[in-house]
Amino acid sequence: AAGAHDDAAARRIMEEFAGFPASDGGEGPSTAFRVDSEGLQRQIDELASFSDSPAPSVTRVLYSDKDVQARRYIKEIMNELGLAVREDAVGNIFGRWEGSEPALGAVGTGSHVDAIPFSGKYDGVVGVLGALEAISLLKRSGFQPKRSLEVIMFTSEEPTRFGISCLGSRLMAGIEELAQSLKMVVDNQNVSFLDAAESAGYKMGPQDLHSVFLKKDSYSAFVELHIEQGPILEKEGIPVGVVTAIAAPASIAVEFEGNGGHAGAVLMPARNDAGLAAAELALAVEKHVLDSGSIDTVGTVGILQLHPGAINSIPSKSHLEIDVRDIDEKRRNDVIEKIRRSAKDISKNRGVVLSEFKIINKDPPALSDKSVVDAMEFAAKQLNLEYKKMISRAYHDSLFMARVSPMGMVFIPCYKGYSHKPEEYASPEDMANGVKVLALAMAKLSLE
Ligand SMILES: NC(=O)N[C@@H](O)C(=O)O
Ligand SMILES: [Mn+2]
Ligand SMILES: [Mn+2]
Repeated sequence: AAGAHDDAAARRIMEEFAGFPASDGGEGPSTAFRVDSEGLQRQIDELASFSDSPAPSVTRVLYSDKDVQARRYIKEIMNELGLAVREDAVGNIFGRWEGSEPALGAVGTGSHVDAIPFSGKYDGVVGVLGALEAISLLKRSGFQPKRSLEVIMFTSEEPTRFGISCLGSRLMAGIEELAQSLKMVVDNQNVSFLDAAESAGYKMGPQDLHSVFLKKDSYSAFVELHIEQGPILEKEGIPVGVVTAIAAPASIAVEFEGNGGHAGAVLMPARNDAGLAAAELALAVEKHVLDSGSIDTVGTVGILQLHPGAINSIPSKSHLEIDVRDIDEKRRNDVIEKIRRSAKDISKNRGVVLSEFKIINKDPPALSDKSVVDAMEFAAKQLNLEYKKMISRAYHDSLFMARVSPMGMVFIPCYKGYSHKPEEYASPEDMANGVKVLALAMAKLSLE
C-alpha cells in the first residue's frame, strides 16, 4: 500500500529532525506519522454544522452567531492541543506551539472558516483543521520545533459581509487604507463593521485596528494548505500541488440610475432602463475578458441587483459587483479600464447616470518564496508523493501574508474542482497527504 513506506520515510526524517526516535507508544513503527483522518473528518463535519443554510451547503458569514460558534470550536481544539491561544482586535485567532528559540520569527500556517452563502465545507477549513492535525502529528511524532509554529484562523477571507476579501490578513499585512475604510464601512443591513465585531465579542475602538498590523519579521515563513478549487490535480491524478504564484484579484462596484416608471405605461423610446444598462455591462465584462487573448483572464458578475425589483416597474437603479482576475496584473488592469469605458459609454447611450464605479480592491499577484517552495518539494519527495507546481487562480490569505513573510501554499485535489458550492469535496486520503506535506514542510522550516 502507498502509505507504509512513505510513513517510514517521514518517520526517519522526523527522527532526524527530532534528533531522537519518535515515540509511538509501542504500536509498531509507522503509526507515529499517521494522520488521524477519522478525527479530521469528524471535525470538518462538526464545523459544517455551524451553518446558516441546510446541509450539505454551508453558509457562515463574518461575525454571525454561526461564525462565533465556529471560532469557539477552533479555539477549543487549539487548547486541547496545548497551543497558546490569542486573538487580535478583529478576531484573527492564533494558536502557538512555542519553539526552543521563541525570539526567532515563527513558521505560520492557517486559513479561514468563514464560508460564502450556500458553499461547501472544505474551502479554508482544510487549511485550519488540517493545520491543527499537522501540529498534532508533529507532537505525536516527538518533534521539537526550534522556531515556534503558529496556526492562524484568519478573519473574513470571504468578501461576503462587507465586500472586503481577506479582511483579517490585509490588516495583518498593515494595509492602512483598510484600517481607515473599516471605520465607515457598513453591510447591506447598514450594520457597521465595528458594531458587527462587537456583537461577536470583538469590542474595539477605531484606533485599535492598527494593533492588528503584524510586527516586522513575525514569521520566517507562512504555508497555507488549501483545496485546489480547480480540476487539474484530480484530472492528472497528482496528489499534491506546490503553488508558485497567486493570481491578482480585483473587484468593482457599479451603480446605474434611471427614471424607472410603469412597465405598462412607459413606452420603450421614453425609457432609460438601469436594468438593461447593467445587463449590457455584464456582457461587456465577458467580452473584454475574452478579448484579453489569455485564458488566464477571468471576469465574473457575481452580484446584480435591480431596484425596486418589481416585475411591473422599470428598474430605476441597478447595482453590480464585478470580480476580475489574472496572473498578469497589467493585463487585468487593461480589462478594468475597458470595463470602466464601457460603463461610461453605456450610461451615455442609454441616458442613465453612472452613479458609482468604485474599485473596491485591485491587488497585485503574489509569488511564493523559494525557501518555502523548497520545503514543500522536500516534504513531497520524502513522502514519495508526486507533486505539480501550479498557480492559484483563487485568492487566499496567503496573497497578503506574502507581503509580510516568505509564503507558499500546498494544494490538494478536490472533486471535479468544485468549490463555492455544496458539492465541494476532498477525500480523507488527499487531505491526509496534504497534512503530512504541510507537517514536514513546517518541521523543516522550523529548524532553518
Ligand atoms: N480561496 C477562495 O475561495 N478564495 C475566495 O474568496 C476567492 O474568491 O478566490
Ligand atoms: Mn472561498
Ligand atoms: Mn479559501
